[in-house]
Amino acid sequence: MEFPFDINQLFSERVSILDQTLVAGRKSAGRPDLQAHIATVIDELGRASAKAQQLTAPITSASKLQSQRHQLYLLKDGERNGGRGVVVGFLKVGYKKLFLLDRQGVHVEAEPLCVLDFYIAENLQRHGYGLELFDFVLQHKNLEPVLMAYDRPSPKLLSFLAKHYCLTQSVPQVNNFVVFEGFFLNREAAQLRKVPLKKPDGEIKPYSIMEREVVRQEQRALPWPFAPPHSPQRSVSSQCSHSLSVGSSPSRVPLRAAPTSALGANRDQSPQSPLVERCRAKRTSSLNRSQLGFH
Ligand SMILES: CC(=O)SCCNC(=O)CCNC(=O)[C@H](O)C(C)(C)COP(=O)(O)OP(=O)(O)OC[C@H]1O[C@@H](n2cnc3c(N)ncnc32)[C@H](O)[C@@H]1OP(=O)(O)O
Repeated sequence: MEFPFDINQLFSERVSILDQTLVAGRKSAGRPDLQAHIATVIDELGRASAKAQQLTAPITSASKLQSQRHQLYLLKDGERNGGRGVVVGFLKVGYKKLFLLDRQGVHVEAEPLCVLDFYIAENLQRHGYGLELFDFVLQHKNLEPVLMAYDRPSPKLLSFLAKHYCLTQSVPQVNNFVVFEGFFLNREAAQLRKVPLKKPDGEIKPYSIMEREVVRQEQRALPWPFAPPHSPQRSVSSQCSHSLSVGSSPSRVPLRAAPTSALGANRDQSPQSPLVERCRAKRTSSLNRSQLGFH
């Protein structure tokens, strides 16, 4: 993704970590001109990601990032575009309080790190950049992918997780978040708490409000004439009102269940299992292959 300004001047590192401050390193601190460019980049990435996921509105933008406690990891390739650099993609994460169901269908309260938005520029997909970025985040957060929750993962993300991390067996939920087998094994890392039994059922939210749901609610809240009769907002909210009861977002193509057993994952699979090691070996060779084939 190219911009009419020098990406290398904005982002000195290959991966920059952006938060509420919209500052990327020392260069942009106290420089409103550079921060305006950073906002442009984030807005553009958010729009492209929404388009790729068939969302009706971006869930990532500079203003949203400023108002939420999320972190956006931005990957650049500094060599391209005549040395001015290109933005390759981003991964946005944040902690969310969720009510999840474990394998036994017991409500569990958790506050895991969630993958909220993930995008690699169209022409650069399937070249290993997504893996590079995801691995960077895992290392930075010192976390295994099985301990994260995924906010309505797209089919491409499900395929990505299956291929690189052997995450194939999801535990059914009634909200839009997907967690995989193994998530409930490490209570501390996933910040799990059993919801107290004495709590009346009514107090347990059937699903957790998440980004994609909020976008939809904002859209539905718009009175006429702000949401004209044939606007995407209107058609989406009417098309998908039936899905409210399960908390699924209308904004994206229907969620497919995570593929099961494709890689033979089993209930006892842990992040350190031989299966994951096989995945890692496989993914290393795949990365090398894609790096070799990409210039
Ligand atoms: C919670 C959320 O954020 S859901 C939203 C996820 N984002 C999107 O769907 C936006 C569009 N997709 C993308 O931006 C990218 O494809 C990403 C971020 C999902 C993956 O990044 P990439 O750089 O393409 O991944 P990387 O090259 O490291 O790995 C490739 C693997 O990802 C998966 N993948 C990537 N593109 C596709 C695709 N078009 N179709 C199916 N699977 C795909 C496959 O498993 C692929 O392996 P394969 O080529 O052997 O089939």
